Amino acid sequence: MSDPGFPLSVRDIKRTFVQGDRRLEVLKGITLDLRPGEIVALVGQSGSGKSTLLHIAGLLERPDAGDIVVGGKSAGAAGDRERTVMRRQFLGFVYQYHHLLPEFSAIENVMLPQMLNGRSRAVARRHAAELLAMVQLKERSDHRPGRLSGGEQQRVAIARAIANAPRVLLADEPTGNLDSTTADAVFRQLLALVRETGMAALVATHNPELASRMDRTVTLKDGVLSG
Ligand SMILES: Nc1ncnc2c1ncn2[C@@H]1O[C@H](COP(=O)(O)OP(=O)(O)OP(=O)(O)O)[C@@H](O)[C@H]1O
Repeated sequence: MSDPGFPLSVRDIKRTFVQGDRRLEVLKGITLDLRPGEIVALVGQSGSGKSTLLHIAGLLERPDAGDIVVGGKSAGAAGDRERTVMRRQFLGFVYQYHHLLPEFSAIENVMLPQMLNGRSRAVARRHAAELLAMVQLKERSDHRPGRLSGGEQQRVAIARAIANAPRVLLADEPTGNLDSTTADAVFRQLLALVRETGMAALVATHNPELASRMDRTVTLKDGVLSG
């Protein structure tokens, strides 16, 4: 089942939410392979289950059935601690809201995940500086998130997400919180960085124009993925 050739394999994932006597079958058996370097748009109406799928693919939640294979490793059989290690080693996340740590500077926010992965402070700082330069934030490295614009904060979040060179980037409406001009600039940088580093990416978006700039689009509707 697990093909190490795919950076991410989503295998027949099912997820139902139960609230009182209501059962909501959000994912009814989702299968998706990301090829190396491939950028896939995940589209679907509000409430169709895009975030649920990204959380499960990102090993933040467990599905009711099915498996996620990341870098050739099955997450279904793994314990929580092992899943955390897989997440740190193989996956990067960008959310609609940046979730940067407010008491830390931009560069510290990009250093932290690297240090959690065992890099020394000096190595992490050097790499963080390179990444911030790539997203044109060299001059803002020592600012805390509160002193950065929305677009700048999101570019720091992107630098942080790729700091450990993940095989797969998972992004949930990464520019959904930005005005259209800023969103366009941030999205262009996100695509350029992903292409430059050769990682695969799954990007949820409501925006058809952004989706059209990715390699292919998959659509989530009524619990089923097509496209
Ligand atoms: N923990 C939960 N408990 C119960 N229902 C949930 C839970 N999480 C999500 N849902 C429901 O599952 C459905 C899918 O939600 P999800 O957030 O995955 O959709 P989405 O496609 O990401 O939506 P949006 O585009 O608006 O962000 C929604 O109807 C939501 O209310």
